[in-house]
Amino acid sequence: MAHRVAVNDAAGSKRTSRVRVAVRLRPYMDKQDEKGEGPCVRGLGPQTLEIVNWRNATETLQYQFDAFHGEKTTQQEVFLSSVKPIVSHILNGQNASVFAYGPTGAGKTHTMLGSQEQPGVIPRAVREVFHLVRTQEKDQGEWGFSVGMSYLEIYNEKVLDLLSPNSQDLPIREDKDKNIIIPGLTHTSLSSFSDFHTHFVPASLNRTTASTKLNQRSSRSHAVLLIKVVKSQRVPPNRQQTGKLYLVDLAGSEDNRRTGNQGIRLKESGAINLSLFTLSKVVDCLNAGTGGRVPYRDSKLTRLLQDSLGGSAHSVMITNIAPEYKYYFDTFTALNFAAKSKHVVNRPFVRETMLDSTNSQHPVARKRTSEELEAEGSGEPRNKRLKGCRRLEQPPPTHPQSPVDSSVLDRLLALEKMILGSPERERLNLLKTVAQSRQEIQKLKEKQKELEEKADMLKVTGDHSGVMEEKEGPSRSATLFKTDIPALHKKQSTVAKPRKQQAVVNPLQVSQVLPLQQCAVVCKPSKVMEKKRKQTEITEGKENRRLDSCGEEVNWESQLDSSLLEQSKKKILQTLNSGSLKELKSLQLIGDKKAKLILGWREINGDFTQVEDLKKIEGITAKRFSSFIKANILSAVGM
Ligand SMILES: Nc1ncnc2c1ncn2[C@@H]1O[C@H](COP(=O)(O)OP(=O)(O)OP(=O)(O)O)[C@@H](O)[C@H]1O
Repeated sequence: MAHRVAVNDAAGSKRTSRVRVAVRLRPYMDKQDEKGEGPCVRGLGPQTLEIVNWRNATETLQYQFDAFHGEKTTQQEVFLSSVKPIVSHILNGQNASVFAYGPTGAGKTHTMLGSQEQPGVIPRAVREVFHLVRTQEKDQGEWGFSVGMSYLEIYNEKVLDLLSPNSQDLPIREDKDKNIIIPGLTHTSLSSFSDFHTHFVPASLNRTTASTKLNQRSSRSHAVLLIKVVKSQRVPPNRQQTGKLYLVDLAGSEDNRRTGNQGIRLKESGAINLSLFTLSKVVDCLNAGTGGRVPYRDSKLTRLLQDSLGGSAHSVMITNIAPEYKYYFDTFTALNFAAKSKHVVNRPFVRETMLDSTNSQHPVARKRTSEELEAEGSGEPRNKRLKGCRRLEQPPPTHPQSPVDSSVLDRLLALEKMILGSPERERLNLLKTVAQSRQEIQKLKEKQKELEEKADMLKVTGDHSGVMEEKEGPSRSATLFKTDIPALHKKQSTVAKPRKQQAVVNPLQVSQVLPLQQCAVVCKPSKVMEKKRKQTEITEGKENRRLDSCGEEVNWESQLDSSLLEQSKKKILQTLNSGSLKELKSLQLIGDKKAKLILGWREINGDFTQVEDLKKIEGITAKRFSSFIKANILSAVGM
């Protein structure tokens, strides 16, 4: 029988746990600081820091966090003050989570992984887990412990198993207790810290990393290490507690004007920024506390961190920042994100199951636990998966893994089972419900098909500069124990084949750009011109171009009255600055992804001052920008 036990049940009060936020400032490293600008941020005390106010350089802005770790703080100090206090919870059936956040090159991997000389949070936390297990095994003889690990990266919105590098994108699911599970993810049993090291080091080399202008060894993915401790009582009532520790090294937020990213780096960067933007939205929603939908499902990262932010984990966020002026806006944004994250409240509880001794002889009748679901398909032999603890037996999988919402299927199957043992009238009612559920499934299937079609459309419209098409040569290796493994092999990214790009012209909402009537007056072309235009208008793959009789491209702007042009641009600017996601998507050549990037840019940088600012967004090249302007203005004026 599975129980959910509130943390302070004994005391009768349910405890909440605020996300703890620490900020770590890395040492000043810019050797080319010719301007002698010095740092833009500095510590004031163990919890406070200040940063120059960009609006007025004579002022500073001060922040207070749970902890501030200055440039001289050692790895040991960071671990002891910010991480160690939450690790012990996982030996009591609770979850804990540590994640490093911050701009690229600010020290996240250094903090989480470190080097051989200066090991970071990950090796220290795992060592601590084994230390606690050994101590408790000695002190609490009736309990047995088993420790295991999984390790994954989220790369370009794909969940990849770092312990099984050839695996495909893995699905993320949620069980009825809101545990996030990843069927098929490798779970490896560990007997000691050195055992962990043996598995972890090669797996880390599978992580996707590459060199950017700001960081020679930049992580191009979010890496999540999961350490699971199962504590099993050897005597009746055979309680079993499962605690999980998530250690997350996030990819850095990136400003591509400075990273110099192009091609595949730019595409990765788009995925990184988008997931971090969703993370920020999740925190906003949690802070708003309106009980509305929290957009966890909008990115794989937030789906995976669901338990860490607003869930049941004891969480610590270490925000890494850099002191150099060139990082100023990244630092400022990171500090603001950190400041709002400290208001997020989690509700830890103990995950406990109990083996019912009366039924243990008949295991088939039992309900399966989320852990078993997770282990299912892990690739490990079943007896190995169950090693070290008696598991509740589970019925065989009742349905194939399908993209359809599994909760609906489960409900349907449960209903079908009930029908078999019910009286006639009840049976009819149940059959009705079954029919309804089947309809729901059908609808979900249709919805999924629709989404897939939309996704296909996006593939066609989304990446016009060919960024998806580049096949990358060997990139650089993982940052793990950097000095100790010099000849690391780089992971090669295999990417989609080039797709021929086609302009997709959505029906234009004229009113968004200019009233139609006005257009008709200002830009009505002469009959001769119109005839010529029709004769020479050709469609050439990427977009419709207007050519004159000599085959020269007609300058479309010259056909418009300059004030009309300005007005149209103003309207577009207005939509860019205040349009909702839907309104942004109604602009020509702006799909869901670009619209979200625009919203993200707006959130971080404020309003666009001119439409040309759009070029600052990843993936919007000068060429694509001019297509965008042309498509929107011409359609608006009805040409
Ligand atoms: N506290 C620190 N002390 C000494 N060196 C540091 C510290 N923090 C970071 N560094 C160094 O700064 C460089 C960049 O750090 P790191 O790779 O950890 O950044 P990151 O935030 O993980 O970047 P990315 O998001 O691009 O992966 C590395 O050479 C690292 O060794």
